[in-house]
Amino acid sequence: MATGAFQIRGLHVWPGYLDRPAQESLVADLRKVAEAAPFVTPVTPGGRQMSVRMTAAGRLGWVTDRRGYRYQPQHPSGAAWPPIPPAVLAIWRNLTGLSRDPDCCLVNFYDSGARMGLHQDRDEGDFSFPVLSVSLGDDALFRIGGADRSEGTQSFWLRSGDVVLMGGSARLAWHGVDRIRPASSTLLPQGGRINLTCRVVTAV
Ligand SMILES: O=C(O)CCC(=O)C(=O)O
Ligand SMILES: [Fe+2]
Repeated sequence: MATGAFQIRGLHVWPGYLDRPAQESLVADLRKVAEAAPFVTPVTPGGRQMSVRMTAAGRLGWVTDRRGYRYQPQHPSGAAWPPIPPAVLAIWRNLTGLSRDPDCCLVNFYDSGARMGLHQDRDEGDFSFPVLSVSLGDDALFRIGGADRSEGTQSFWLRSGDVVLMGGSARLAWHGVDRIRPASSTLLPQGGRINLTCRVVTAV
């Protein structure tokens, strides 16, 4: 494990895995992703607007609307998703050791009031692959529980450049983001937080 890496509830956390230049370079990559596939405000199947804005890169992107949660090969505009930036694939390969690349890099943008309720990531077809998460910009209070919703939860702060791997027993752990600490980072000129999650969606 790299210096400073720790585990919490089966989650592997690498604080400050990306230095500032690497974070800036990733933000530039993500601006290009967002030009090709603009952020949308997702709507849950129940008709509620999410506070997070989303886009994606890769073969498949995760979307939600009145028709349900799903992965699909196109942005809601009908255009194909842009490719996953090579720098993101490099993090995935280094930390997972897998030769299989992710199908989806979901990009979440949190403004100062955004949050994400407790959920499991379970729209993928194969839970033997981990989910890798990268934090950029403002700090986020991340909450993690167990695979069973009744288990207690714990929270800790994720900062810009931190990388988390949810695999093994933590792959189906309940998790969410309670809140953002506004203006805690200078990475994004307009403030806010970007979170990337890389997922293998299909078994083959
Ligand atoms: O923003 C985060 O740190 C977590 C995002 C998340 O859980 C998700 O996109 O499924
Ligand atoms: Fe999640």
